[in-house]
Amino acid sequence: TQTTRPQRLLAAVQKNATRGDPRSVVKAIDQFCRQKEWAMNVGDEKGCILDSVVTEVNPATVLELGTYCAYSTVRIASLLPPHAKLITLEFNPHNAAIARQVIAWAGLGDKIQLVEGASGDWIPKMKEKFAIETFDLVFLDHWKDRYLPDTKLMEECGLLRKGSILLADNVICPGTPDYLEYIRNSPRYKSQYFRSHLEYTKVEDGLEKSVFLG
Ligand SMILES: Cc1ccc(Cc2cc(O)c(O)c(C(=O)NC/C=C/[C@H]3O[C@@H](n4cnc5c(N)ncnc54)[C@H](O)[C@@H]3O)c2)cc1
Ligand SMILES: [Mg+2]
Repeated sequence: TQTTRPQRLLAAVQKNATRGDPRSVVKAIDQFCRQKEWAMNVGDEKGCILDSVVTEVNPATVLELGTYCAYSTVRIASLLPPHAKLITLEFNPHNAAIARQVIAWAGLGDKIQLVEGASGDWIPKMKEKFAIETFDLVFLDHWKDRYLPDTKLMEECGLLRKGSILLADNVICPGTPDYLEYIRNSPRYKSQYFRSHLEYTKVEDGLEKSVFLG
């Protein structure tokens, strides 16, 4: 029977990456996407910008919206200090199953908690279910029309503190116009655009980094 793209991506990780070596998992996925099949991972070019933001923030608590195959999950977690926690939300059971295996191969199971469910349902439960006060860093990479409602939801649920960083993928392609409009005009955020390219292509895309001012 036909395999799915996430299954073929996982097979490439298990074939080409070293168990317990997160950066080799990242490299194997990028190689698969460049040489075999494009997939919607943040990728190596935008990934370097992601790395620099993670290193600068040095977060103790991270929330990722949209795990997909856990490429950015592993990339972020590989840079976290000991005892830091990353919670990632994924509502597609098939993608979640693949992501769990990619995370396991990278050996990052103790830093990453993958929650299978929709961001809109789980953001309001974060504090009680995961003993989270606020998130130091949020990486938005799920359906693009959810960036704005979920950001407002995180504000309402008190999950952001003065200095929390939101980093949003794809603000140009596919694009998140309502989110950009809100975040760039709100007095509660200070935003910065990092110009780059859509993963594995020459098409323009970029990341928007926003600091919550409280
Ligand atoms: C026109 C066009 C099309 C596609 C592209 C290329 C392109 C490039 C990119 O970097 C992209 O991130 C995307 C993109 O669409 N990403 C959406 C990613 C979803 C994953 O997250 C999951 N999910 C979606 N909403 C939720 C939610 N509420 N709660 C929990 N999980 C959610 C899904 O289950 C998927 O696992 C597309 C460029 C241009
Ligand atoms: Mg993306």
